[in-house]
Amino acid sequence: MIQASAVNKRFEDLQAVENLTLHVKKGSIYGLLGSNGAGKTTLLKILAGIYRYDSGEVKIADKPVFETPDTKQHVLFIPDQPHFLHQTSLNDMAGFYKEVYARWNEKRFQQLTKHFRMNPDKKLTRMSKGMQRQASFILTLSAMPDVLILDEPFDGLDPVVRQQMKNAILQDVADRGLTLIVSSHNLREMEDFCDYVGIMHNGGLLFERDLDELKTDIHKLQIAFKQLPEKDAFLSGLDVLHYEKRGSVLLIIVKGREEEILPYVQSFNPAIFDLLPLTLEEIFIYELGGVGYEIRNLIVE
Ligand SMILES: Nc1ncnc2c1ncn2[C@@H]1O[C@H](COP(=O)(O)OP(=O)(O)OP(=O)(O)O)[C@@H](O)[C@H]1O
Repeated sequence: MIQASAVNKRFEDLQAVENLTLHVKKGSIYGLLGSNGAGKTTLLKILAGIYRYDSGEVKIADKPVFETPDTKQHVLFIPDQPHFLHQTSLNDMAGFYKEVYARWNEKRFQQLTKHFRMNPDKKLTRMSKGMQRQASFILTLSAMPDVLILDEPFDGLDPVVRQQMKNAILQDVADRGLTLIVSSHNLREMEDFCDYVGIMHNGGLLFERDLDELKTDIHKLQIAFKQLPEKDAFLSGLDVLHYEKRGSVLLIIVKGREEEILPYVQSFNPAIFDLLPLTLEEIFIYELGGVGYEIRNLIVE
């Protein structure tokens, strides 16, 4: 659905996005993580057709995003700080959106306004930041986009509203195959919400993975033996990312399928054996080695 290939974008002497390639499948939720200044907002604005890029190619539904004005009807972007026309209410803005977006869905607008308990006649500039964010979200979802690009959408929202927003998005993903790309600093939040995550660092994409695959492919083993087997012989049958001995317990991070790892370890007759899931944070650290440690502090709240 979204295909960016070897994209570059420079601001004077700063390379904000460097040779970046990314693919987002239709109907999926892609979380873009990275530290301050990594280039997330710049990339999102390129994908939304707001910034012209210097080189490379960006296509949405096989059409170049910048040169095709029609894609603006279907690809909507919510910035981290939404802005509205001067002195307008939610209802005024809805009137404006209705004129601009051919697929405007009045019923959805009414439903969402009620669901989020928004006063549609109140001036938007008199609303709190969180309420302005909700207003922008209601307007955007009611325009029925095919692709929604959100820049740190959940920052500063209370937990109830956060969840309501996520539910509304998930409903559109399930019902009509909405494709979502969302930036965040919060790895834990993205872990539960996204299908894919990509980590940006210095303008490039450091790491991009399917979360389900990632979680089924990497495991933490806690094992204790009455009689410790010879270390090399035991580990030779496993794809080990990390090995540690804590007292009599072995802590081993391995790659591979559970159905292959289980019988292998059982064949050494362990006294205690647990196969545990890893958090996304742990996976990054073990998979990315030094870089994982470097980015951990930056992206986990
Ligand atoms: N309009 C601009 N003109 C010049 N430099 C810019 C502009 N926009 C962004 N930059 C620079 O490009 C780099 C990437 O910025 P960007 O806003 O894309 O990062 P980010 O990952 O979204 O950061 P944050 O998490 O802090 O929002 C930064 O060094 C920033 O200073």
